[in-house]
Amino acid sequence: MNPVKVGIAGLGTVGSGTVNVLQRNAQEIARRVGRPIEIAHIGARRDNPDCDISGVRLSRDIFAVATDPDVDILVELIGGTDTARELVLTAIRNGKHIVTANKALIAEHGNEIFHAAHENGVDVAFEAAVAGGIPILKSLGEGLAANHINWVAGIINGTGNYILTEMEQGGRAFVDVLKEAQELGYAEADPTFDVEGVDAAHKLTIIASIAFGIPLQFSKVYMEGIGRITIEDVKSAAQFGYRIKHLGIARDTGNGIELRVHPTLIPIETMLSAVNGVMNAVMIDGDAVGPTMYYGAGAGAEPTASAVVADIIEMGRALTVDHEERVPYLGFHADQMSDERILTIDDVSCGFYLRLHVQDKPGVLADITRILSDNRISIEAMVQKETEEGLVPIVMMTHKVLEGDMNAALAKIAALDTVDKDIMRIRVETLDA
Ligand SMILES: NC(=O)c1ccc[n+]([C@@H]2O[C@H](COP(=O)([O-])OP(=O)(O)OC[C@H]3O[C@@H](n4cnc5c(N)ncnc54)[C@H](O)[C@@H]3O)[C@@H](O)[C@H]2O)c1
Ligand SMILES: N[C@@H](CCO)C(=O)O
Ligand code: NA
Repeated sequence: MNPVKVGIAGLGTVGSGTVNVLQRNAQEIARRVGRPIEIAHIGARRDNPDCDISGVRLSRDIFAVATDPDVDILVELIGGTDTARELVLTAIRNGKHIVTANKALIAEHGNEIFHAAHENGVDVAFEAAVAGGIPILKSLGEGLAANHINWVAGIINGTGNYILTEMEQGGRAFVDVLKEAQELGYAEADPTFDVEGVDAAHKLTIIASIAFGIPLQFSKVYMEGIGRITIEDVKSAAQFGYRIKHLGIARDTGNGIELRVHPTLIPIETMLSAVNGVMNAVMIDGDAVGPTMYYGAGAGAEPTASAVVADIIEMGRALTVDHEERVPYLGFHADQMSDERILTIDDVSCGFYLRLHVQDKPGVLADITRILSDNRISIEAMVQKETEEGLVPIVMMTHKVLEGDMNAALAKIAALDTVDKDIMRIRVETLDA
């Protein structure tokens, strides 16, 4: 049978991993698809010593791949949003199916890309974009398709989790760990995307659409990164029985959908809290199945290629049937999207971990607890630490409180002249089903 012909744009970490997996497992892949997958054309600025592309047509201009009549599937692995968007839209207009690992592209331009794909009768797949090698989008859109999804919570940025793990276990400096993650090919081209939560927000946007059948709405994700977390917070959280993880959370409250990424205290005994280093894990709670969890490598050349190649295989299989009748781009049919409200962070209820520095004077704690209770906030636990430079660090955990109430209380507490204005607060999730 004729081979399925693939064009690859971008030969960096994921591009070279994709070439290697396609070549190494060519025979098994052909048995799974029913015909061989052939790399027909590669677009790359420069060669990559991590893979052997001898015998493959090579262009320095990636658009030559997108318009090559010999290519059935364009695999976009250049990253970024501007050129990648142009490239993918060009390929779609030229009748190519698309496989991409680019979460920024899908989260920010997915609605436009799916529309173009629909108009041109081609398919778009992006399993590698979320949690790398973990087949999380297929699990949500296919494996759990019977369920009403209640919530999804995950560690979906490997670089950020690696940094937090090293802070906790090794006490290593932030910059050293980030540099190592970059050298290993885990970090984004712009590593502030990893550190500031942008990468996790891109992934959560995609997860939420597939979980709830809502359009991609990246701009509505509440976003906080790990930049302000200190070793002191990591230690204080442990004293209370919690670990700090950077989570992406999408929850159907029945009154709107929460979309948020931020550092979160989670109980040490939960499985997510044991997910260390560059590993990713996602919990999904469905009404029929209950809580489920998916764990694996969320970044790296071959783990990511595992998902890229799985999408190529699925497309290779689907090329013989009408692909749009199979699994819709976002799991739900395009004309069945719901316009459910996305909640702002002020409408979210969470427990809070608070760390503040106060003057060692009578009445200071009483002022703070009065402000908290005036704002309907009750304290679950509190520890007073040893005085540092004349100020006493106080660490407390609160019961669940509306974010808006917490903001109001913290504004009043920060205005007290006995309290240092720099108050640390981290949300708490118990991850109960
Ligand atoms: N690295 C990972 O672990 C990982 C995991 C999941 C998803 N991703 C996503 O995969 C994509 C690729 O990431 P990567 O880590 O392989 O990046 P990378 O920087 O290693 O590779 C990108 C390659 O594309 C090339 N490129 C960029 N623009 C080009 C252009 N106009 N013409 C020709 N070549 C061009 C670059 O030279 C580079 O070799 C990104 O969207 C990233 O978010 C990466
Ligand atoms: N920079 C991303 C790559 C995988 O998407 C991470 O660290 O998780
Ligand atoms: Na994935």
